[in-house]
Amino acid sequence: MSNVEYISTRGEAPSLGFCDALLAGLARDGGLYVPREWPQMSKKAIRGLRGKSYQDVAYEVLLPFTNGEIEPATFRAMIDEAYATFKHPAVAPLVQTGPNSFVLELFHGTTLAFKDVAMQLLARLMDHVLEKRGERATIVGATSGDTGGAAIDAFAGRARTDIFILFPHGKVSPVQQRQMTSCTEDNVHAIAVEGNFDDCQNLVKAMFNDVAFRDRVKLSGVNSINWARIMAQVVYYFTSAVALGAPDRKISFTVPTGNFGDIFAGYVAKKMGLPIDKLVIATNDNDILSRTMKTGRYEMKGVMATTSPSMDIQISSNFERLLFESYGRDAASIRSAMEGLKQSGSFEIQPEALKAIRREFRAGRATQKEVAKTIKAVLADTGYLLDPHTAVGVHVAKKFEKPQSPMVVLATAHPAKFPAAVKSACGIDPALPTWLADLMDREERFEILPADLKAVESFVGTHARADS
Ligand SMILES: Cc1ncc(COP(=O)(O)O)c(C=O)c1O
Ligand SMILES: N[C@@H](CCOP(=O)(O)O)C(=O)O
Repeated sequence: MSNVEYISTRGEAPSLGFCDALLAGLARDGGLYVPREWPQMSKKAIRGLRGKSYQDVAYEVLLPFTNGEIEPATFRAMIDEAYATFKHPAVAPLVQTGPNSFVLELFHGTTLAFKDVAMQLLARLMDHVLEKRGERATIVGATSGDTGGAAIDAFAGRARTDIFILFPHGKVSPVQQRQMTSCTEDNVHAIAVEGNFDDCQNLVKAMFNDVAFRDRVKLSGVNSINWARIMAQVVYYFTSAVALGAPDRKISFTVPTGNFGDIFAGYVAKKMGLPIDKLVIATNDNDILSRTMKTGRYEMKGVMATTSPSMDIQISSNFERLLFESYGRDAASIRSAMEGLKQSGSFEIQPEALKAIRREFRAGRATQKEVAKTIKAVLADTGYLLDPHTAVGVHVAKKFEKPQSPMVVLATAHPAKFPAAVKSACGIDPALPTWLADLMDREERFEILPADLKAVESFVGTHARADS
């Protein structure tokens, strides 16, 4: 039986077991939970994944993270149920787009973005733990467009949770907005915040850091600050790498990046023993991460609205988890970096830590023009239609491709979520799949609130049923 406890990146919160970390979301010291030790997969064990289904691989890779707290047969049933919601039998199929270039399609879930992969499992895990404990939870989440829809879909109608999703008013695509605002279940609340994604994420973190409020409403989180989100995203690095010859061949991945959750899951896969060559961070014009890789200074600038809105992010939450690893898990350094960020909007990464990051990661940026050009060129060359976020990845990946080693770009969303950007890039108006065909005719229900903690806490506090 595995023994994986969770510790906070800021070192001042109690370590927790899996179920408590799952419900906690953010640690009480403001840090993020990570396993005390990384479970290991030997070459033999990785080879043993060949030919197995996505569900089989998920079970083998993820079970050790549950710290023996979820009965294995129950965990397996949750995995089977979660991935039965996917419309592709492979769950996350690989598509070849060049001699050694691939895209990993992560958008075959119900809301057409990679967030479904983790969210469907997370909802089942939370439900199970709350049911067992006889408790309820109030879930808050911030979204730049995709997390919100996926979370609402996964938690809608669940008896033990109320869910409140904060999205930036007027800054998500119409499809993304309707996915969040057309849900009719009583436990779902979509909130349009007058601000940007970073404001939404700051409000969520501020609610967690308001201990009295947090305890009163029994707050839980579904953003990638929640360890279980990252955990579930580790699986597709294994399935795709094994399909391409791992562990006997090194594979590189390029990941369209915003909050650094998806690419951090790749780093975790590598820590577990998967032979990943390079992890390439691909950003849009909001390029704080690629600038940081160049200069060693993490420095916020204003957020610019782009054709890949889900990546319009400056405060990249999970970068804290990488910093923690790169500083040799020195929580005091993380506290001081995060204090610098709060006070002055920037911090300097120490040379040794920066060297460690540069050993594992590469980074690049795609402008909106480059995104449009990439969508058009890939369609003309291969007949494959990219969404703008995946196109950021494909553009950046080009600089790092090597003829002898496969490069996998994570395809994080379906093009039909962003029809305006896709049409303007290549003239094609991608259709929504049948189960969403009437989406834009569904009625909307949402609240508009200022980017103000008191206003949001008051709305959440009034509508949450944590005590019932
Ligand atoms: C479509 C899409 N691509 C990429 C990203 C970036 O992923 P991450 O925030 O995990 O870096 C997001 C949102 O975060 C997204 O919704
Ligand atoms: N791009 C995300 C932003 C939130 O990211 P998360 O992975 O931390 O939930 C979105 O679409 O909402």
